[in-house]
Amino acid sequence: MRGLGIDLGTANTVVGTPEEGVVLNEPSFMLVRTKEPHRALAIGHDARSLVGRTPIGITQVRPMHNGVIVDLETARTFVSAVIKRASPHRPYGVRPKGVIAVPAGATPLERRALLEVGHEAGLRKVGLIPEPVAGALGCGINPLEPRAHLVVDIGGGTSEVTAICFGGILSHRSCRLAGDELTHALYQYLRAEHNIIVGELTAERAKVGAPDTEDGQSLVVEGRDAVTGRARLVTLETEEVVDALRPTMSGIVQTLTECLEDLPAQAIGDVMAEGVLAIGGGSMLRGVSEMLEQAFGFPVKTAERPLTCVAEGATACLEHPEVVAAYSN
Ligand SMILES: Nc1ncnc2c1ncn2[C@@H]1O[C@H](COP(=O)(O)OP(=O)(O)OP(=O)(O)O)[C@@H](O)[C@H]1O
Repeated sequence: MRGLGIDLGTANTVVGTPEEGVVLNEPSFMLVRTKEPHRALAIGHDARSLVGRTPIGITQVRPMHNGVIVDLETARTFVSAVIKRASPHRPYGVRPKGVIAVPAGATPLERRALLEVGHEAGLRKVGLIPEPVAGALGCGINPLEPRAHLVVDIGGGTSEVTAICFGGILSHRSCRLAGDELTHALYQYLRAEHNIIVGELTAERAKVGAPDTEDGQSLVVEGRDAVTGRARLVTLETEEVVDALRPTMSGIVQTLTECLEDLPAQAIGDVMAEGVLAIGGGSMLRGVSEMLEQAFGFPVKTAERPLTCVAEGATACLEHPEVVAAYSN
């Protein structure tokens, strides 16, 4: 095995190998015993399915917050389990190399924490690559060419916009409003407008389900009546979900457009010709690309695989160390 390309996201962790492509795509959740916090009982889908119904004595943890590590021990336990699952058959126990994607706005301390965790979790040699650069590479863009590219990433915990060119970052903005906040907005809408309290997974399912549901069709969500406490079903029109998410989405877009102030005038022609690349799960919401187009004044192209292109790009970096070297400063 030549190594692992890793996207450790707030919401999802995706791992790829040059030989097999994406080999792991799971929610960034872990279950541990409260008394034994550094041994993973379950990770990914298994751990996430227990959101809102975790038994006593078991704790559910999210190892990443806003795209970065906050607790080294928890992150190490999670990343070790991820590496073990992604590369179960290592010849002679050889430790794989790794390239890990990191938010473009991560501080030197946050980058160091990620490098340390990568090493301690079992990677032989660790390189870091900014997420928008990896996302662009995963979408077939050469981040070393002397042309500017603008990448918008709407993830689970953070939204970022980054202009890249010739191995360097031209401008960058980020905010801590993204998919999780959109899910929360829908939860609050359901409580305020329909008097129903739903679980986090239900609210997220309704949010993610809306883009796949045609206009005029409806979604059914189950929850608890806020007044009587009894179980209740509510039928939601797709447009209603989109409208409920619009104020939060506008806030995200507003912050991201501030990046344009720092974009050199010379780069505008490149972005106009190529369009803005939209990646991350939030870019799949209905109406987002139109909103971005209106705010940015550039055409917007959503990635073909918005949820996995960062890991695909990080994996490609294993074969293109010159990209990691160029963007390491
Ligand atoms: N089809 C979809 N429509 C809308 N939102 C979606 C869809 N699929 C996933 N999402 C949302 O996208 C978010 C996760 O996106 P992604 O995996 O890109 O984030 P991440 O990389 O884990 O987070 P971050 O970049 O903040 O660290 C979640 O909030 C999820 O609800």
